[in-house]
Amino acid sequence: MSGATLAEALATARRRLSEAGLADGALDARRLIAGLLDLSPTAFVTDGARALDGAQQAAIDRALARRVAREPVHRILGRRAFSRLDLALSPETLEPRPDTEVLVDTLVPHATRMVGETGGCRILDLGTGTGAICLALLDLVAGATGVGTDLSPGALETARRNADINGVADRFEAVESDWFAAVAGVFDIIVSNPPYIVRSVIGTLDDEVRLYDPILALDGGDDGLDAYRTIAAGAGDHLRDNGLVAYEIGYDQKDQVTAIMRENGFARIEAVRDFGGNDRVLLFTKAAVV
Ligand SMILES: C[S@@+](CC[C@H](N)C(=O)[O-])C[C@H]1O[C@@H](n2cnc3c(N)ncnc32)[C@H](O)[C@@H]1O
Repeated sequence: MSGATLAEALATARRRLSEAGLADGALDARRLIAGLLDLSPTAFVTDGARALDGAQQAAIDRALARRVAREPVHRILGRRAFSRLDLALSPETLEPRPDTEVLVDTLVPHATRMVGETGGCRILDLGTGTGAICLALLDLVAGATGVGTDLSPGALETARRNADINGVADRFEAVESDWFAAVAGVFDIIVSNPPYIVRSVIGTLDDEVRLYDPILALDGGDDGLDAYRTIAAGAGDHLRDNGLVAYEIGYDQKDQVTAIMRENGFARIEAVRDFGGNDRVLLFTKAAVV
């Protein structure tokens, strides 16, 4: 492919990915090349005759080989957009999903109201991964501060880096903790997108997920609900009165997670669906004592 133009490189990449059986091969080729060469969305039209140098072609070839092995586009690029953020990914972090933005969007009005009422809003993000949820909230809600915890030191390093990249490091702290074990203090909002996949299902997931998202980010135990049980049991000690617990859940977990929370003294106040119409976000407060 020596001396290929941008348009020729795109055509070759589309063919290679489509021949490898990738359903969105054409789109993936475009996103990979645009990401690797830092191109504007219109560059394939306006700049198609531009000759690529050897290093650029080699980078494209390496990326295509990884995509053929089913590595997701954003993992190959090492970053992805989430909410208004540019997030670095690492092998220890889940790649944040668009549906998780629903959790962020659901919390923004609550966090904004809390800042208006009390001058601040302390957020605890359990299992922060890239920091996606907490950092997006800090970005969207001036005056909020956040603690992101994870069991994975590598994920926490990535979350700290993302706080820096996105200009919210002065309001974010990353803490290594097994759920609440090393968490101190009381928060206005406790949020989590914990691992919630039923263990026996993990082997059936798409290669893109099964081979590249860390198992620690997926495995929810025998019934997918282990993390919700642990978080529900500890949340009362770390939530201020009238504070909120917010979860992302699996599409069929609404009733079970609501029951777990009810057993631990919480009442559901909101249930929100994702872009595909599935139950995805639940909000709870401490139930009134009668
Ligand atoms: C589904 S991922 C969510 C990551 C990120 N919050 C997001 O929404 O993109 C779950 C996260 O929980 C972390 N995790 C798993 N077990 C944990 C534990 N016992 N204590 C704290 N974090 C844990 C994983 O490392 C992973 O980062």
